[in-house]
Amino acid sequence: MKFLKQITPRMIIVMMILVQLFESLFLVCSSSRYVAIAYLFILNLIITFILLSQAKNYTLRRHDFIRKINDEAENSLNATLDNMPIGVIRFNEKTLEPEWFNPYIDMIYKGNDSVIKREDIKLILKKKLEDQYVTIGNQKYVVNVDEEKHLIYLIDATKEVAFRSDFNDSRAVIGAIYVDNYDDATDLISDSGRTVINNFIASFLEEFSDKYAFYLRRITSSRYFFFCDYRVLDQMIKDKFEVLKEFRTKSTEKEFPLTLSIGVSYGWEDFPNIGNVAMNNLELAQVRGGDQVVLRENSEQARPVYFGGNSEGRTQKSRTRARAISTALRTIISESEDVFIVGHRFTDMDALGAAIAMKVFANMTGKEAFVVYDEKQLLPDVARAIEKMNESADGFTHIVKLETARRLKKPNSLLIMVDHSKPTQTLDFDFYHSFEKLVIIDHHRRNDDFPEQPLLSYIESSASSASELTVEILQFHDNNRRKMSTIEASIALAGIEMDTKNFTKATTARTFEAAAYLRSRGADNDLIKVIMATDFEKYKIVNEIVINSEIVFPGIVLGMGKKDQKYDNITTAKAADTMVEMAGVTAAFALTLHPNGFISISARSRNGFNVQTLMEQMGGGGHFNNAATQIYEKTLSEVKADLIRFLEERIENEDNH
Ligand SMILES: Nc1ncnc2c1ncn2[C@@H]1O[C@H](COP(=O)(O)O[C@H]2[C@@H](O)[C@H](n3cnc4c(N)ncnc43)O[C@@H]2COP(=O)(O)O)[C@@H](O)[C@H]1O
Ligand SMILES: [Mn+2]
Repeated sequence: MKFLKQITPRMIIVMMILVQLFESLFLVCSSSRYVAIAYLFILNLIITFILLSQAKNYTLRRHDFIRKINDEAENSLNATLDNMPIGVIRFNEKTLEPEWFNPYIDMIYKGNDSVIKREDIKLILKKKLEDQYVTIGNQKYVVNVDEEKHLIYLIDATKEVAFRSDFNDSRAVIGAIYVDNYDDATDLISDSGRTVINNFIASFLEEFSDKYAFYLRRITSSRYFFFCDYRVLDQMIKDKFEVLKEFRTKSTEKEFPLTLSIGVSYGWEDFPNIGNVAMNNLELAQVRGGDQVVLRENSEQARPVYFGGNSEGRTQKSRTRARAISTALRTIISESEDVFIVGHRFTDMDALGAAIAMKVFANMTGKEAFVVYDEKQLLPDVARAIEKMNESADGFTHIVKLETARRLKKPNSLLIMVDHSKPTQTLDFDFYHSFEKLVIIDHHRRNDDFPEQPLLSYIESSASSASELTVEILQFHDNNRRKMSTIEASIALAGIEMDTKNFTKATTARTFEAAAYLRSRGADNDLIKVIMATDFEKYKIVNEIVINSEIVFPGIVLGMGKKDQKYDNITTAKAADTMVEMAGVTAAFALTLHPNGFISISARSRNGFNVQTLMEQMGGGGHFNNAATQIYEKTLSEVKADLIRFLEERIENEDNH
């Protein structure tokens, strides 16, 4: 019946016309009607059979056709999957075992002496989660995952990554270098001595520029600029700016008290701004105590990165600067209606002493000034000092509560922040924010949490205390208009004593000069003792923390408060102070729960162990040997675990260096 399959629709039409003609002729010519009908019936049967078999053939041919098309499509899809430069893997949803992959995956993993494994799938999915490229051999792949069908697509992005990295490496870098203490080191020496120092600096920095191949330009003997691209900067970062240590070591060998402060910025195109950010970074490096690098990209969101700062600040404040600050501050105060002075949250004796010295300074300029405190944040010694002030014969002592200060403040009032520079640490943020005119006087290393446009900021991290700084600028302004009273001088001296632990730490000749000035103004040691006296019960609590301490690493002690007991700042601070005094202790940490719900850490150290950067890592700050932090929404034991982890990292880094 093969021929039937070959009958086409056109042939059927022709055949039907012929059959029609034949049947008509047959009917006309036939002699017997019955015989004709019988013949016609048989003929129609044959035709029906032909048509039926044709219809069946048609259906069969259509299926064949579809099947053929499908086969062809599948073949070409498989060929595409096999040949396209995209790896495809189907994996088991539960076990992550690979179920199928295309030949390109074989190519990707070739040389890895096996086909893809469950571990590879895990790694790929992890990289996808971290939004990273997967590196296999020398190639980098972008990962796409079809979660529903459990398919992974690996797309080769090696060229793109290389291009992007070249592009990033070509960013412009501007660096500003300053030699700390240059003026002091060269002030009173002979010309030949100065030439020796200048030669040392110039040849050291030339070697530095030769090593990394960047362009170095000398501006003055203590100020240099450098230019390079990010590739060079990246190498310095990888070397952790070891230039700081080399310079410090070599200058110490030669008995010069010199260190380097470096500000660096980088970015695309906007060179004036890159330069400005580099200069701001340099200033930040200097006010943080020098001997460090501050690096920040020229972009709004970028955060500064610090390197160095591993020696206790050796920059010395200069008398010339103190005098200039005193003059500038006088001008700012005389242009203001009146002055409000605030310390940090939980204002301590140093902050109060500095605030009182600034009150006297403003009065000497002929302006009314108010020291602001918050009743809810009163430490016992500060409360005693305020009480003593109020008992004194001066009448309205201008030490006012926050609510009163809010009421008294006028649009042209000036705010002076003492003993802190962080808006987040200020006595009351809304009060701080309500001022348009701002001055900052502080002895803490500043970081990027800093007011936007203070009229004046006097930050000297080499000063022992904020009280010392303010008393020094007060001396340059001393006049007959207003004299410091005994109680005012005593509180300022108590501030210096507290921060220097009775002149046993962080003191310089200038600290004693400030103390001598306060003595000459009647500062009374007996009064100071009464103000600073430790409460008997508090003393016992401090000792409880000390007793509950352990050595977590050699020379590192950690004292814990009880988990359901609340401790004020001073108790925690005193526990850390006590522990660091013990033999063999390099660093001491006291951890307690504060009445405001956060966990406090007070950190103290000796012998070149920087607790400031450690506390900064944990959201706080302070000084090289005296720092702290406050951590919300964590328990005492969680914070302890975090601290131990950071300490471990620190020790590991030191070991590797
Ligand atoms: N979040 C923070 N950011 C930046 N810097 C911070 C932060 N929190 C604290 N700091 C600074 O860290 C150091 C150490 O602070 P501390 O709380 O451990 O110790 C201060 C006071 O609590 C403590 N103190 C106050 N009164 C007494 C007293 N009568 N006896 C003993 N100790 C006392 O002394 C520290 C005051 O230091 P100062 O502010 O530098 O004057 C500190 O610098 C914080 O500002
Ligand atoms: Mn202080």
